[in-house]
Amino acid sequence: MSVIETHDLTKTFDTFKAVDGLTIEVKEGEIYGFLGPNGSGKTTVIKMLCGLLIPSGGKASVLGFDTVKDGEAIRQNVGYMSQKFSLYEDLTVFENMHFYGSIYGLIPDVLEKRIDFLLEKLNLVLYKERLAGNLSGGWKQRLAFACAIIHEPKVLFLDEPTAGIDPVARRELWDIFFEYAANGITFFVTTHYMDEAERCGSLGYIYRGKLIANGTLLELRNHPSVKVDGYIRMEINATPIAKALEILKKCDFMQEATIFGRGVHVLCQREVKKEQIVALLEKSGVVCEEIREIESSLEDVFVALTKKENEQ
Ligand SMILES: Nc1ncnc2c1ncn2[C@@H]1O[C@H](COP(=O)(O)OP(=O)(O)OP(=O)(O)O)[C@@H](O)[C@H]1O
Repeated sequence: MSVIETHDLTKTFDTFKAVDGLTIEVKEGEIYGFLGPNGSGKTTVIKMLCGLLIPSGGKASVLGFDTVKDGEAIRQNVGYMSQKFSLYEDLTVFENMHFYGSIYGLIPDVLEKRIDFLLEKLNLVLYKERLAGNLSGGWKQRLAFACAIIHEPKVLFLDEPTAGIDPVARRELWDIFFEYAANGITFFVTTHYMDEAERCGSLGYIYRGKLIANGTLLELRNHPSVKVDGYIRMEINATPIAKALEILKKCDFMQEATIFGRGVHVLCQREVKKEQIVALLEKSGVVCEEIREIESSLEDVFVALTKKENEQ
């Protein structure tokens, strides 16, 4: 069942098109990763889906509710954790949760039970009386998540929920998302972290307001702009790496070259022999340790898609 549907959704600010004809569908219990560079329109889409911003064109529905006509029903049934989620720093963890629960009109009995449940579930019990302002980044995000789900929404919109927190805290938060998704909660998440994006069931990539790719990770890897006919993606481990990059970038048979970890990722003409590459590098004093064919990383996917779009 589709939980989120948009058709030709558009938002214009004066003459600037921030979102341009977006058509997507997100299924129940799915974690949909919505990706794109800064300013590409992600937050604007989320605000329209939460009924907080009126579209300039097209339409959208969440849980069958029209985002314009049924704004109140949407707000009762969705949770939204915005980039600048407003926790009250001078209120305790408990008081923040209590405040957000009250906004949703939860009766005291129900609210107390929900708070106890979430404190336990999100391991926040120890911090119950701590001021939100004194929590570390990871715990603040946990609290923000608790506040976003206090009314038990069926759909969650999370706008960069893990920005600026450490890898362990990020992973823990994602484990919690997976647990909720397994229970049928649908997630619409934006992130700039590629490892997080790879965990999503499906992905959309928006660039300058336009959706330029949509599908599973595998489908994106097989996108014609990424898997280019006649080319293969390779990792070349060589020393010194900066010199290797300089040479490979200038090379006629490479379409792309970029440093990735300890190697250079390249998109190279299929017929080129590994020995040719080794010889080319060695001629300039670069020692080649290993050359192997690789799958495109998600970063490769987005670099390729962005480049293609810019060319057009
Ligand atoms: N209220 C507004 N008035 C005018 N322009 C706006 C308004 N809100 C957003 N924009 C513009 O619309 C574009 C998309 O903004 P949006 O915040 O949706 O991008 P984003 O993809 O969420 O970016 P980021 O990754 O940095 O959060 C930007 O160029 C932004 O400046």
